[in-house]
Amino acid sequence: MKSFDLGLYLVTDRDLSLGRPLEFIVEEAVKGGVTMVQLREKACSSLEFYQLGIRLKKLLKPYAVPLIINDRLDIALAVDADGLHIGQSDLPWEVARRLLGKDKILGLSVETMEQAEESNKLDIDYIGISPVFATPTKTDTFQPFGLEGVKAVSSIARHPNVAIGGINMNNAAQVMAQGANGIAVVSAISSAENPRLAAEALKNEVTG
Ligand SMILES: Cc1ncc(COP(=O)(O)OP(=O)(O)O)c(N)n1
Ligand SMILES: Cc1nc(C(=O)O)sc1CCOP(=O)(O)O
Ligand SMILES: [Mg+2]
Repeated sequence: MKSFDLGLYLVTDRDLSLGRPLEFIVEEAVKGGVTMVQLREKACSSLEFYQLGIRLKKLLKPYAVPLIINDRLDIALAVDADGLHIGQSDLPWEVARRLLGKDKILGLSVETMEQAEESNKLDIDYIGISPVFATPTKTDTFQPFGLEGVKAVSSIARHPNVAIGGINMNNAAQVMAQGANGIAVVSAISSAENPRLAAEALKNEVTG
């Protein structure tokens, strides 16, 4: 059976890692308490994406932390990742589910309350509440949900949810207090001077 913990979800971005290797950021983050890792590299050749995926899969295996691939079903299959994250403009979820199989984790971003309601009918494993706050890390987003929106989505969602966008030490506890099952972050860990300490501090906010 697939089991996963959305509590503290690291989404990678090498451009925001202050020149440090991706493996360093990911391993330090996991040592600090990250429970899921998503390989999200937008400016990457297929070969490089595949090679990064293989390396992260090997790195994460001893920690039993799932590796999720962003956008690219082919890469998720090729590296035998634990799952795939898709958005509303990516491959249809039915196609992803059919090709991934039932044992892999499939995450879907929801950008509106209507999409959150619709997601209850879908054979997916979790939803990303997208975005909670505006963030310079990703600017092609819908209007932010805000804390009230997280509360509203959490109250109707059948699937576990993870909140993403602009989350850091100053607001993580408030996001969790709305009923979110976890937080997903890029810069709060990848751009931290000490990614392990940053993950530990965020984990404390998540677990209370
Ligand atoms: C956990 C999580 N939630 C939301 C997203 C955003 O996905 P998407 O809308 O497909 O946008 P891109 O990340 O592909 O730019 C995510 N990646 N992870
Ligand atoms: C990858 C991603 N997806 C988002 C969404 O709203 O769907 S926001 C985002 C980037 C989040 O970065 P940071 O933690 O640095 O704000
Ligand atoms: Mg996407």
